[in-house]
Amino acid sequence: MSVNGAKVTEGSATILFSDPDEVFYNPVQQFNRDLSTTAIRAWAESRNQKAVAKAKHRQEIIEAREKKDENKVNSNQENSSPSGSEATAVPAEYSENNTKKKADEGNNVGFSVLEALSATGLRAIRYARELPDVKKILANDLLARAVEAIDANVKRNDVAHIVIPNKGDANSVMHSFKNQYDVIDLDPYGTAAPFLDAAVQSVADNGLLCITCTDSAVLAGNAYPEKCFSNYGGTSLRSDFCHEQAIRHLLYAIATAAAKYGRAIKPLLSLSIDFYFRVFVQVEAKPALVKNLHSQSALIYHCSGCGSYSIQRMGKTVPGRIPGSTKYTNATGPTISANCEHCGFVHHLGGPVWGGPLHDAEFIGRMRKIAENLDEETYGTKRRILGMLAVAAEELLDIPFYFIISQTASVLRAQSPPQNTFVSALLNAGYRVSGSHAKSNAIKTDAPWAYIWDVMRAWVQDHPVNYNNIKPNSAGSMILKKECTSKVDFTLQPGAEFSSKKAGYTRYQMNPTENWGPKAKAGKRKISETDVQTKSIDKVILSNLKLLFFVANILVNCIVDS
Ligand SMILES: C[S@@+](CC[C@H](N)C(=O)[O-])C[C@H]1O[C@@H](n2cnc3c(N)ncnc32)[C@H](O)[C@@H]1O
Ligand SMILES: [Zn+2]
Repeated sequence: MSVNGAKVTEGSATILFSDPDEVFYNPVQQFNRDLSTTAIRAWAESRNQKAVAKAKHRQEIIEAREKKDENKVNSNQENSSPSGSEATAVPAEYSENNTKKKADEGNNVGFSVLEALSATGLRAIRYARELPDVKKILANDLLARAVEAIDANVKRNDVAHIVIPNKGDANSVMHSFKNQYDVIDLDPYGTAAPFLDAAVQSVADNGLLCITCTDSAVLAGNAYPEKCFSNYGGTSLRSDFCHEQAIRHLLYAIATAAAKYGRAIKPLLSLSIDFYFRVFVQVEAKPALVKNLHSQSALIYHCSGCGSYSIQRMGKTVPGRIPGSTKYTNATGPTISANCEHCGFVHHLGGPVWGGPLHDAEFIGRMRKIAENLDEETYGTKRRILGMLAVAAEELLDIPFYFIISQTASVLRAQSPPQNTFVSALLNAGYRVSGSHAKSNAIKTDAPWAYIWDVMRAWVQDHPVNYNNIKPNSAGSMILKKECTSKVDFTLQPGAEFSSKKAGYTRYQMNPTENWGPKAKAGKRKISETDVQTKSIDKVILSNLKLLFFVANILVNCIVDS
């Protein structure tokens, strides 16, 4: 990516705009765009393969029926009089022409995209140039200035046959085209919440939603739990796993919006990146799957003392009386006692959030294969894409949330065990363990908190703590008062070193640039710069006035004295 005044080259697109402050562009989001291109390619590839397989299957059925009819005709002919040459007509739907038409439908792989909040059109142009089989992209923005920029950039990049610039409100556009767009990309300022209801209706069956939210303070902080509840239907918490919780709030909001219309979501890839969240979700018009949302939704109990947590599912599924059927029932609870069993502190309640898987393993595998062949010149963030996908691929998909080893140690005011030592203790006890893309040193495991605290107690036996540093009624003191009741074996396991580490890609990005983060709205930046200038001018005037008063005061005093 290169920025030269108002000219930007990113991926295979070069865009120009007369005033960079008039239309939004954030260079740090190149990763978002590189990643999205790769994700849409993976989704399209999988869709093509399924369509071809379906068409092939259909063709096989048709051919089998034709053969059956042919045999019937032959046996009729054999049994009838020699003059009886009447053949059974092949029904129109099985005619040769029709068979070919149906098979071709399976190969009709082109797809449409709506970039509902397009700004400069850069993303839409990149999609047009970089996605094979994309046939139409509507690049929409509310601002006339943005649409002018999109129009000029589309022509400049020779993609006018694919990208159609459009001025309109994203929600109105999506409501006007229900069940139409194969891919919808939402990349708003801050929250995508106001656009979800329209997006889940506008996307075609088995279509893909690509959604960004940059309102991290709401989704991943504890300062606005009420705002998080209003926007996403769940309460945020202060926790070590807040970044994963943020993704789960967003997925929950998408899933509940879709459920009202008999649509279920399948998260393909859900990431916490830098200062924002980006999810790739397939939407399926399958009311039977929507029933699972009940048990896929979960409340979180988070201990205010030691940070341990527990999940309370909203519903339960059990096998029905008819073999293969499912019964949907009420969950039982609460899953924990009022006070934490480890430290005695109270719990805070978070959620409900999406409690299902964050990613689809097959989809990540497909993306990784595509990413490996990306040209690094065009895809400047290739190594980061590969690194992040490698970590995401390792994540335990059935285990919501994680803890941070150093934070757990700090509750006991203890030295932090090395990651591979801690992970080995969990593996040696037969538990499953993975990291998380959302935070380095995060541990996802199916080990219960009682065992996690026992690992820490065993660690402390060999690495004593200074009890003077532990307050008498603190969570740490309560935990250390209890005996370690499990057998803990710290023998190093080869699997304790996550294999994504060995590949040497960028797994966890440091701040990509100075002053990075979500950019202010287009136009606002200009206003704030003007504000700064105005404030500086005001300061100069004020200090000059003060000087003038000071001099005048001396003169008056001199006159009075004389
Ligand atoms: C963060 S920018 C989009 C950046 C762009 N997707 C990219 O990759 O560079 C958000 C854009 O949404 C537009 N916008 C805000 N509200 C809108 C609405 N209700 N309908 C359509 N566009 C809207 C703004 O004018 C702005 O250009
Ligand atoms: Zn506790």
